Amino acid sequence: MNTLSEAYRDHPLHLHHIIPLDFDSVRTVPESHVWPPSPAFEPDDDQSSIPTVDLMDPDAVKLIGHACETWGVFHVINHGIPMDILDEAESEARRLFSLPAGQKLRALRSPAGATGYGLARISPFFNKNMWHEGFTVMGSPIDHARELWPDDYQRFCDVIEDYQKKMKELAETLMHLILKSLDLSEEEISKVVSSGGASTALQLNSYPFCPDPSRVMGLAPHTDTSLLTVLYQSTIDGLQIFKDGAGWVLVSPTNGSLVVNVGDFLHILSNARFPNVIHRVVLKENQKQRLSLAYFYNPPVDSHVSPLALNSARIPLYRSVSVREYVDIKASNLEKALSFIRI
Ligand SMILES: C=C1C[C@]23C[C@@]1(O)CC[C@H]2[C@@]12CCC[C@@](C)(C(=O)O1)[C@H]2[C@@H]3C(=O)O
Ligand SMILES: O=C(O)CCC(=O)C(=O)O
Ligand SMILES: [Fe+2]
Repeated sequence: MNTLSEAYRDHPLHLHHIIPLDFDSVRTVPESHVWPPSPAFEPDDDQSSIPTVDLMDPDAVKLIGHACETWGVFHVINHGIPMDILDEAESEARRLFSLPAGQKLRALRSPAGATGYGLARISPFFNKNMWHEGFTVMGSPIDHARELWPDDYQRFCDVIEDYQKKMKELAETLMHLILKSLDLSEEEISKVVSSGGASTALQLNSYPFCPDPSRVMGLAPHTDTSLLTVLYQSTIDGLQIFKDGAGWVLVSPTNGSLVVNVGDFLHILSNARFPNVIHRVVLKENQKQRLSLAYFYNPPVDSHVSPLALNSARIPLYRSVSVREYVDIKASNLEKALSFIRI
């Protein structure tokens, strides 16, 4: 049992916050999925300045530090993950979400569970449903894969486990560079990036074809709880980040690149130097189903996170918090969670 999933046990959800719509059965958008119009739905599509970090660049530490500080999100290229690993994982995700609704429900996340098929965890905080279905993996996906494909689960498990292994290596490399950019010592870095202890999760996301995309929300605005998230968004647009002064900025997929964003834990650890970027997913007219794979890299669940990179005045902005406690606070308070640990 992945201990991160235990951290969610005390926050059981109602089934109506877990069970997705049977998207194949609807020809119009039900009222439960219509979001109020908002001027912010007209995004500023200028993504020209979202940084790209080349991991082979000798200046990668400086570039990555600057990207985290100015945007909290960047594209990463030369990341070392072969294209066929990304393609295969996407095609297994497609195979899963293409199953009939009744079959997907066999792997439904349980009310107190963290893994399996279902709506995004943030659903109870919004009074409208999102145009989204997800599948969460923590460690081995074998139990849920067996529920989905009793006689044919091995391929899914092999591909997803290989993907997680590669993502973990990449996340460790990225964390190392990021913490170096904060001038942390190797000793401090190794406490945060201890390969044995990290708690991780992989979220497969599907945004099905929608008959009226301007009235729905793919994934509502949120920050990730993680230290960092590595996202593969294949070829279809939809991800937007909120940038002060610029509004919603589209983060378009570029061939084979991955998107990395700063989560709450890295925001705390950097003493608010790196913004935990707010992001959402919107849908466009005549768009096919969109898939994405988000890999969340977190500190060990029983470890504590506190500001390590203090400014010259050495004033920490947040108190130390255990990963378990923060997950707990966030499960009840979502975007207000950080204010509970602010000094
Ligand atoms: C480890 C996790 C992060 C996550 C909650 C989860 O247990 C697994 C799903 C993740 C996800 C994906 C969609 C957006 C998000 C906010 C959500 O509702 O579920 C994130 C969660 C998070 O970052 O807190
Ligand atoms: O689908 C996307 O592009 C973003 C997904 C996301 O934000 C998440 O899984 O946390
Ligand atoms: Fe996210």
